[in-house]
Amino acid sequence: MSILVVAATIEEIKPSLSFLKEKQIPYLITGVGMVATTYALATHLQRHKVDLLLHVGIGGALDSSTPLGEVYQIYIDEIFGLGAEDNGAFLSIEELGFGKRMYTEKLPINIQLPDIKKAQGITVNSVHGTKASILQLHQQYQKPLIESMEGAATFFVAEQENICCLQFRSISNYIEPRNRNAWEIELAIKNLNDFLRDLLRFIN
Ligand SMILES: O=C(O)c1cccc(C(=O)CC[C@H]2O[C@@H](n3cnc4c(=O)[nH]cnc43)[C@H](O)[C@@H]2O)c1
Repeated sequence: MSILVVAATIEEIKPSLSFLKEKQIPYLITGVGMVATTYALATHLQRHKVDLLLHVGIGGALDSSTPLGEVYQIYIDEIFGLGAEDNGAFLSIEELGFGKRMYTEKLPINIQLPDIKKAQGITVNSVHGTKASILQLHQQYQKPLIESMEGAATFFVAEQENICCLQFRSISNYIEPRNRNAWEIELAIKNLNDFLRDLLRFIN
């Protein structure tokens, strides 16, 4: 099975680069955000056959009781805010009849995955950072909820191309009014990469 490891930034998979090279597992750095991710994946998949996209990255958790650094499997991800504002209400892209916001993982058959915690994802263009917008998230979503800037785009491309896709995120921060000093990026990246290498040893 040909696997492609996908991350937004090289920093997020740096601890695994020598392992990936040694095992000859290809990786793709897409850049941050849904547009960059979609373009990078689409052009890569035109030139290379891939059976499984393994998307890894850090993300923000809505639930502040979730320990920073914990790794989650994102099983469903939403293109957050895709729709139209309508005089104080929100009309989703589904209600407008132009498509859908929700995309899911596609599990490879015949592979037993490690039993880790699962979470729903939202994918944003703009990281939530005001009390009002975060309160809305608490009112609208079940927890655990993890925010990223790429996840739904990778699920979208995988669905378009009909290939398997898994997404794993470790929690670098809480979704809260911007407080960069509280982010645990180093811990999140270490745990993410320990998990990634174990997973690849297991399935490759
Ligand atoms: O400094 C900032 O405010 C900042 C905002 C967003 C992302 C970053 C990054 O370091 C980019 C890497 C990657 O991080 C993901 N990420 C991490 N936490 C969150 C979040 O709370 N909400 C959305 N995305 C998040 C994202 O997928 C980026 O690709 C720095």
